[in-house]
Amino acid sequence: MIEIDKISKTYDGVTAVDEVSMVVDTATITVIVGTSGSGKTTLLRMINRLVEPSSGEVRINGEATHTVAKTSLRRRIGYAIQGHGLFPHYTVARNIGTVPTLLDWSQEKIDTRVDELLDLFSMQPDKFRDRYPAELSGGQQQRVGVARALASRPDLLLMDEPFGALDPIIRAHAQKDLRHIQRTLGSTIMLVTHDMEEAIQLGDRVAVMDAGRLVQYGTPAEIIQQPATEFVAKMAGGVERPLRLLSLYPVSDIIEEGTAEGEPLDANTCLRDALSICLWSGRDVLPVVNEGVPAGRVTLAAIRARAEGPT
Ligand SMILES: Nc1ncnc2c1ncn2[C@@H]1O[C@H](COP(=O)(O)OP(=O)(O)OP(=O)(O)O)[C@@H](O)[C@H]1O
Repeated sequence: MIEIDKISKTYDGVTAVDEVSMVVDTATITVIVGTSGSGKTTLLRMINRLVEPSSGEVRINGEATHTVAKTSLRRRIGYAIQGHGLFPHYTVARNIGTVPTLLDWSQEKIDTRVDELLDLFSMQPDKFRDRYPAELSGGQQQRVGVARALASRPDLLLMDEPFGALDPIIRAHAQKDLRHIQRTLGSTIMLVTHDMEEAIQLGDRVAVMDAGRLVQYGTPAEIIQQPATEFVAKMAGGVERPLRLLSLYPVSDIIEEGTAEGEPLDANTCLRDALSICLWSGRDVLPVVNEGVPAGRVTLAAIRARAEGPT
């Protein structure tokens, strides 16, 4: 568990982060979202003490970070940034093994870990282990950057706009990858983005920053349905909020018994896509399959009911 306790940062009398408190549960993804200059990066960097707080403290599993030497703190906390920051003259394997090497792991243990991570990121170890970053695509470089940050199984992984440089298709793929890997490894991740869509898709919880202050901290559904301020409502998508809400839930949540005509939908499809298919095909009921087996049907009325805000 990460406890951020009334943490502030002031630069020459200007407050960049203003008494932010939040608790992050182990094995979850927390996304910090806000406009440019709202203090997201400063907040993230105070967690691994790349930036020293002016006041307040951070505790990781009960231990205050200011009582731990910075070097050992940074080895325990992974850090991944936009543009990956790989060492260009190191192979993929050496890049991923950077922190384990600093931690004096045996070469055998490092090699096993490198291959395990490459496998997890769908990059065949034999093919990629000995390549240099320049011999990889942007998406592959980004995956190696995240693999490097995860290599020593850190208590916490901090990510600052990790997908900012990727095109929309690769970006969606990278987000899905991260979610899968986080679930598989049980990692605790705090990620900064200015993109609310990314925050809603990735976050178990979303922290919205405005002018240095934490204005709301809640689940994606809470942020969309009960925005604490006008600013949060605007960030949450304004008139697009019903569609964002629908993107959070799978069809399997509202399956009914029965059948319907036409091409079936997979039960894992999100309700936003289901709505889109209803509109596009002019149908108001769709058959649903689960792993290819008929599982019932979903109606436009049921999708609509899920998209309604609080009355
Ligand atoms: N080293 C510094 N010296 C002085 N002011 C700083 C410093 N670092 C950040 N700031 C100021 O603190 C405020 C918050 O900056 P920060 O980088 O945390 O915002 P951000 O939300 O991450 O923005 P962006 O999305 O643009 O990266 C800004 O007003 C910025 O100008």
